[in-house]
Amino acid sequence: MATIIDGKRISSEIRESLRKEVELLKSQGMQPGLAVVIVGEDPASQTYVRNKAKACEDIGIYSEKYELDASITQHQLLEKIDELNSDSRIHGILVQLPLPKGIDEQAVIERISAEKDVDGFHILNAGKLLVGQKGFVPCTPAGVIEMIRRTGVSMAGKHVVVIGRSNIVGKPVSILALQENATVTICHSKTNNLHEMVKMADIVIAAVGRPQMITGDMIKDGAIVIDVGINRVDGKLVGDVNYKEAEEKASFITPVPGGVGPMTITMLLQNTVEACKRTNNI
Ligand SMILES: Nc1nc2c(c(=O)[nH]1)N[C@@H](CN(C=O)c1ccc(C(=O)N[C@@H](CCC(=O)O)C(=O)O)cc1)CN2
Ligand SMILES: [Mg+2]
Repeated sequence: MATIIDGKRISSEIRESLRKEVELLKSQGMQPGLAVVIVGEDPASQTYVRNKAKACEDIGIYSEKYELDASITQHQLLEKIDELNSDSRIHGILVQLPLPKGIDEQAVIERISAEKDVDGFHILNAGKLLVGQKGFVPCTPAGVIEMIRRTGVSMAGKHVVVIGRSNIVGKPVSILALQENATVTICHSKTNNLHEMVKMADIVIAAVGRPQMITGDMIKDGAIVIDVGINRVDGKLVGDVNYKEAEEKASFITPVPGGVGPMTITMLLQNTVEACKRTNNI
């Protein structure tokens, strides 16, 4: 039976220490500030944005939320970003994804000043991650690595198999695992023998967006299983991993909900505090 890696508990520990850091910054006249921009009315996105604003409030980060109508033009959205780029109260800007059809997501992300890109999606931050320079690391991948670190198991020399190759999760988490000296295999929809690939993994990171596609028979005994998937099936949240089956095999496993999800928001808070510190040369 696996040990659960509790994203909520780890998150509250990190948030507690961020709260103290924010208090100290505020006492020196520096309050970290985050602007959250959402376009349209996707209910899941609305929940995430609400949770981000609440998490900021809980630890003392100043936040502004912009809820823009789905009919907004790309030009208008870019103007909003320009405004936030030059607002000195705002250290971090995030545009909730996905954006409505007709808006070029990459163009919007590139408009955010790289120093305020607390999502770590800007091409400059992606490049810095690739070459090992200090930038902003995307929140979900950063959360995944922190969760693995807290198992106490070193990633060095381990075989990490990532399922999924998105710019938001699969690619950056693979680079981060490589930086931890893991041997990394990236699998995707065109991978032959996915079953065999996953079976070789010491650490499985599932970020594919298909409910419960990683079954227990694919998991090597004692593997660490990180489930990044958040799928709604019949009104219930399920991950990309069949939890019931996988927990029989794994040494450590993340649940859904309550695993990687809360860590995403915690890493956003951490990046926002970091953005404020960098602006102030701390
Ligand atoms: N600009 C961004 N857009 C998106 C990101 C992102 O990091 N930046 N990631 C995802 C959505 N996301 C954050 O935005 C996110 C997803 C899930 C959770 C979370 O806490 N999930 C809970 C369940 C919540 C629920 O009931 O729905 C959990 O797993 O326990 C937080 C953030 C795509 N867009
Ligand atoms: Mg961004």
